[in-house]
Amino acid sequence: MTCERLREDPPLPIGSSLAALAATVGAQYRDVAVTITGVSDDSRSVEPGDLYIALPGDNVHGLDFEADAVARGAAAVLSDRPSTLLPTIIVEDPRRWAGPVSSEIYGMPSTALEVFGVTGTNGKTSTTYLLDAALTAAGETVGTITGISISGPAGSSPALRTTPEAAPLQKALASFRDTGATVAAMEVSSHAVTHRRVDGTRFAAMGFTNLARDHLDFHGSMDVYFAAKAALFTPERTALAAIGIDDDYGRLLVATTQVPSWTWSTVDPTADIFGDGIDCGDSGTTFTARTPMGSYDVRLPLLGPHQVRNALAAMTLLAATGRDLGAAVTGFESVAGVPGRLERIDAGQTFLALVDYMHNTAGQRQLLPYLRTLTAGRLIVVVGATGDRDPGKRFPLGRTAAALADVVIVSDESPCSEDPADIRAAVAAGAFAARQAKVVVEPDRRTAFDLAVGLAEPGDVVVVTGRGCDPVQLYGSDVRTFDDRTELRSALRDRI
Ligand SMILES: CC(=O)N[C@H]1[C@@H](OP(=O)(O)OP(=O)(O)OC[C@H]2O[C@@H](n3ccc(=O)[nH]c3=O)[C@H](O)[C@@H]2O)O[C@H](CO)[C@@H](O)[C@@H]1O[C@H](C)C(=O)N[C@@H](C)C(=O)N[C@H](CCC(=O)O)C(=O)O
Ligand SMILES: Nc1ncnc2c1ncn2[C@@H]1O[C@H](COP(=O)(O)OP(=O)(O)OP(=O)(O)O)[C@@H](O)[C@H]1O
Repeated sequence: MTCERLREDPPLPIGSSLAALAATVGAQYRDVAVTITGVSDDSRSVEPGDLYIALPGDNVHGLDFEADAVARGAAAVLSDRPSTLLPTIIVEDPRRWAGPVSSEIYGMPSTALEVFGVTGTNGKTSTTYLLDAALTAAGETVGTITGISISGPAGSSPALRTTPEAAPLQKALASFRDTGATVAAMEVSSHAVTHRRVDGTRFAAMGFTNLARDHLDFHGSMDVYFAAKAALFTPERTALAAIGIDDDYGRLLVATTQVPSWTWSTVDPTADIFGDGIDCGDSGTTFTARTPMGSYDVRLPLLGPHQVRNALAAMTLLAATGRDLGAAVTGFESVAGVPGRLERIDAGQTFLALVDYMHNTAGQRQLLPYLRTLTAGRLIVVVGATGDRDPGKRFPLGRTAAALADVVIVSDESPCSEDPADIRAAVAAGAFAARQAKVVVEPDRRTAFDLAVGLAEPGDVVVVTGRGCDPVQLYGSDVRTFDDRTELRSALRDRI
C-alpha cells in the first residue's frame, strides 16, 4: 500500500474571480457585456441568466447542446472552445474551473455554512443521516446532500449522484444558506474528487469511514482510489479531519495528513473516540462511546455493527468541531432508519426480511455474519452485481455471499449496457466456487424474491442485497421501475 499524491493540479482557491480567471489562465473573452445570475453544467438544467459550463465528456461535449442551453436562457459559456452562439470564456480545462467559478457566482456558500464532508467506501450515506439527526437535535438548521436526496430547509429533491457536479453542488449549498441553514452535511465520493466536483467547496471537517475494494473500473488501482480520498484531507480543503482507524487505509491517512485530526475506532482504545461494549440486536444497537469529554451510552435504532462505526464517525466529526455529544446521542435515538440500508420489511411474516445496499465484499463481511447471529435457522441472500462497474467485483461477491449464507439466489441488479447473463455468470461462478451454500440462479428479480420468501421458514433471515432504495433497474436504455422494498413487501404479502 502506498500513499500516492493525486497527479493533478491542486484546487484553485475559493474566491478566484471571473475577472481574475482570464488573467490567471490566459482565458479569452469573446464578449463581455453579460450579467450572470447562476450556473449550470448541463444544458437540460440551464435557467435564464446562467453561465453554461460546457464540459468535454467521455461521450459527448457540452457544446453539442449549446442551442438547448441558449433556448433555456443561458447568458454566457465557459468551455475549452468557443460557443458559436454565446459569449465564451475559454479555458484549457473547464472542470478545473467549474467549482471555483460556480462558488463565486453563488457568493461562496461553503464559507457561509459549516460544511461537513463524509468520504470512504462504505457508510457515507448512513453517517450523513446520523450527522443530520445529531445536528438537528442540537437545534441547528441543516442541509444534507446524499446519494438519496438533496434536502434543506426549503424541501427535498431526489439525488442524481452521490456527490453532485460542481455547479449543482454550489447551487444546493447556496439554497441551504439562503433558506436559513447554518450547517451542511454531505457525501463526497472519490469520483467527485477526480472530477473536481468539490473544488470550490471549503469544508469545516472531513470524515473518513473506511476504504475497501470498489470502483476499480474508474480508478484502476487501490492506490489511485486511496489517493483520491486522501486528496480531501489537505489544509486547502478542510480545517479538521475525523478518521476511522479500524482499517489500514485509515491508519495511513492519519499518518500522512497535514490536517489536525481526531480518530475513532472500535478496536483501538487509544483512538480519540472508542466504541466499547457493542451489542447488536434485531431491533437496534447499543454501545458506549469513550471520548475525551466523558463516556456516552448510545442507543441506535439501526441494525448492525457497521452502524456503530458510522455513528462513531459522526460523533468524531461533531467532537472535532466542538459540539455537545449529549445532543448527538439524543439525535441518534430519533433516526427512524436509513432508506434501503438494512431496512426491515414487515408484512406479518414469521421471519426477518431485509433490504440492504451491500454491493462490495467489505459490506458483506460486516453484515452477513451479524445477520447470521439473528437466526438459529437459515440465512437466505439475494445477490447480484451492477453492469458497467468493475467486473472484478462479481466473482468475489458471489463467493463471499455463498461462504457466509445458507442459500444464495443470484439475480439481476441493473445490467446497464452489459449482457445481464455475463454478469450473472460471474457472480454465480463465485457462489458455486464457495461450495457451501445452496445456489440458485434466477434472472428475474421479482421471481428471485418470490423464491427467497418461499424458501424461508419461521425464524430464518432473508436479505436482498445490492440496490438499496434505487427505484429503477436499467437494462440498456430500458428503464424499469423496480424498488426492492416495494417488491419484497409484495412478495411477502403474496406468500401469506
Ligand atoms: C465517470 C463519471 O462520473 N462520469 C460523469 C461525467 O460523464 P462524462 O464526462 O463522460 O460526460 P458526458 O456524458 O460525455 O457529457 C458531457 C457533458 O455534456 C453535458 N450534457 C449531456 C447531454 C445533454 O443533453 N446536455 C448536456 O449538457 C453533460 O452534463 C456533461 O457535462 O459527467 C456526466 C455529467 O456531469 C455524469 O453524468 C457522469 O456520471 C455518470 C452518470 C456516472 O455514472 N457517474 C458515477 C460513476 C459516479 O459519479 N458515481 C459516484 C458515486 C460512487 C459511489 O458509489 O461511491 C457519484 O458521486 O455519484
Ligand atoms: N461502516 C461500514 N462498514 C462496512 N459496510 C458498511 C458500513 N456502512 C454501510 N455499509 C454497507 O454499505 C452499504 C451502503 O451504506 P451507505 O449507503 O451508508 O454507504 P455509502 O458509502 O453511502 O455507499 P454508496 O457510496 O455506495 O452509496 C450498506 O447497505 C451496508 O451494506
